[in-house]
Amino acid sequence: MAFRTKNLFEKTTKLVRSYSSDKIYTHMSLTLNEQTGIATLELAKPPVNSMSFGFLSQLAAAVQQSEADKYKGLIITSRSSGVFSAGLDLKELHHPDSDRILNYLRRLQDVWFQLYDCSTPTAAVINGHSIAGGCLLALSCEYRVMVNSFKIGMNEALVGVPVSPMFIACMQSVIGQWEAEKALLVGRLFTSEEALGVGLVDEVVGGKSEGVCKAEGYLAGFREVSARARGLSKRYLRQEVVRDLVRRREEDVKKLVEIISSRGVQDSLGEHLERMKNKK
Ligand SMILES: CC/C=C\C/C=C\C/C=C\CC/C=C/CC(=O)SCCNC(=O)CCNC(=O)[C@H](O)C(C)(C)COP(=O)(O)OP(=O)(O)OC[C@H]1O[C@@H](n2cnc3c(N)ncnc32)[C@H](O)[C@@H]1OP(=O)(O)O
Repeated sequence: MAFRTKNLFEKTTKLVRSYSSDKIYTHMSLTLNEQTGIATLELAKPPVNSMSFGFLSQLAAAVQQSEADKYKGLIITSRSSGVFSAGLDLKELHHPDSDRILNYLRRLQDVWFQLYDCSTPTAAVINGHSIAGGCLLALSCEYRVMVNSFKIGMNEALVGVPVSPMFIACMQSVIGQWEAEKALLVGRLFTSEEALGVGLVDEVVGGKSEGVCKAEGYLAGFREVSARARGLSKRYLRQEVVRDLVRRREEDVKKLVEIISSRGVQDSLGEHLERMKNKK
């Protein structure tokens, strides 16, 4: 098999420069299979692929690269065997500097718009727990394959932060209004098998390599389809959600900064971080 490694995350400290562009990925690697034209984006920010500002910036760059280089498909998965992504970096949300949190949430919106609205066919291989922002990442792809015995969902209700409109829209569009309401209002985390039951994921498999094969199978289904027509159809199918969120994005982000900065939410976040520290 002919693999061209556009970028490789080696250990945790080494920076590897892509030779096709000037982008440096330290939190993920992007590898193109030249035979199939399908690239794999492997998230590699130990220990839990939390979405820091830097992580979101690299994710945005990788999605941009997949569109610019006209990949036939993009598979998002994790290098960790236990966690796909723990979601937003709670340290970015706890006691935030007012400019930084504004920029952070804007960056999150930007990367979501890029991924959700990209013409490249996308699939997520969820080979570990996928919490809140991690679930959003998977839901923004077109197809989801999940390895068994993990948890996925949006736990904001348990963290004490409201579920933001972007997260709600994605959940609703995949599992429908009633299932989304039931899950989001209590911060439900689904097992892989339960997620399959409500349509949150499309397939459940025994391991990552089987998951990658299933995702490749989904993406190969577009081989005979015009990429341009497909890309436009995807945009049309998703445009209602995008249009509404673009229209209100500044209003949403300012409101969220206000909510996140409030005493009550900061106290809840502090308690959540403390619980995580003490669980060991
Ligand atoms: C138009 C648009 C409109 C709107 C604007 C846009 C955006 C709106 C945005 C925001 C609103 C707020 C929304 C937030 C959504 C989120 O994503 S909040 C994050 C929620 N995530 C969690 O609560 C995950 C918590 N983590 C876990 O449950 C477990 O860690 C996990 C099951 C993932 C893995 O378990 P395990 O393997 O046992 O690992 P540990 O628990 O031991 O963790 C290892 C270390 O990692 C640290 N850590 C875990 N999660 C996070 C995290 N999310 N951020 C930062 N750090 C994390 C943990 O503390 C351990 O650290 P230590 O080793 O102790 O130093």
